[in-house]
Amino acid sequence: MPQPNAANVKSIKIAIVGAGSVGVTTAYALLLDGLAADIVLIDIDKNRALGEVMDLSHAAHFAQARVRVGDYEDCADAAAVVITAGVNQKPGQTRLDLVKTNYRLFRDVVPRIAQHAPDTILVVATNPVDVLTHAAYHISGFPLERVIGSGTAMDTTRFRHELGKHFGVNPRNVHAIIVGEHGDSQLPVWSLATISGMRLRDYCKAASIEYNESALEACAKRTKEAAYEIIQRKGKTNYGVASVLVSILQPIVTNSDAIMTVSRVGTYGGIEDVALSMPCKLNRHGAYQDVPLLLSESEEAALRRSALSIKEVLTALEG
Ligand SMILES: NC(=O)C1=CN([C@@H]2O[C@H](COP(=O)(O)OP(=O)(O)OC[C@H]3O[C@@H](n4cnc5c(N)ncnc54)[C@H](O)[C@@H]3O)[C@@H](O)[C@H]2O)C=CC1
Ligand SMILES: CC(=O)C(=O)O
Repeated sequence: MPQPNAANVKSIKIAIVGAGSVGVTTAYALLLDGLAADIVLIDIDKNRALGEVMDLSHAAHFAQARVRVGDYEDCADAAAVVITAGVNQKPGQTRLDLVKTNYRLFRDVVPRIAQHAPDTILVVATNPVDVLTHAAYHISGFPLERVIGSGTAMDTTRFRHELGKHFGVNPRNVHAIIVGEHGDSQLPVWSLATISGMRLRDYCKAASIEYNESALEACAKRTKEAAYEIIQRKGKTNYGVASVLVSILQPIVTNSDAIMTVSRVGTYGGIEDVALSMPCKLNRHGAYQDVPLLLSESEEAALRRSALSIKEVLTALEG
């Protein structure tokens, strides 16, 4: 994959709307990654944003980037605008519990971004991310490839981490994905999971280790419940998602056709006009192409259930 370098990032601007925990951790990860030359933080609480920028500027001293507080006009010419503004879950809340508040916020924020940056790519992190990716698509009027939800890129990362621990291999060498909702109806695609090019059962046979179905199910359960557990313990999640957001921005900035499980609007499991995550190719045009998956029958049914559960929330919201 092409790596960012001084030549191709020197004109790259990334704006982040929402200078809270996820927004500033993303800004910090961007700084360390060297992916952008100009990072703009926009927040309704300008004082908080300014404090964060002052602190980040001292980190920027060691990187080749400028970090500043901005307003919506500063989104102009941004390669991408990341939306991290909104309320987060309190212990015990689901992502879907946030929908009304954050949908109202999107109706305010998205038109302002679209007005000043009509050619940008929106990268949505605010929860419930699939519902809000759908909202951002319809509110902005952007083509669907330019409205991307971080979706199950986060869950896929957690899943690979869990499977890597289980099998004792580097998570980068585990090819396994979570698709569907970034939420409770997500599904692991066991039928296509591989290590070293081998399906998991074959890998276990070749490596003379037990294929332990219940231990693998526990990996998927920990993946699904990770955010709940972290929020219960520390009140929020921020580092994982910030790294995932940077990994979504990377192929956009470097135009490198990476395949990631991100959320975008489409027809899934026969359910039209819904956003959820499937593998998608990303480059400077955004999430521009679905990568078809040959799911098993039970996975197809689970994907349809996931699409239906998101659709129900959309219908209630619009009704
Ligand atoms: N997609 C994912 O994987 C993840 C998503 N999230 C979501 O990200 C969102 C943000 O979470 P945190 O950063 O922890 O929350 P936070 O409370 O730390 O930050 C939210 C920020 O949004 C700002 N804000 C509120 N209304 C605004 C408006 N109208 N315009 C501009 N800024 C506004 C607030 O002033 C605050 O600085 C939540 O919805 C959370 O659920 C969090 C972690 C992972
Ligand atoms: C909060 C959230 O969506 C996550 O960490 O997955």
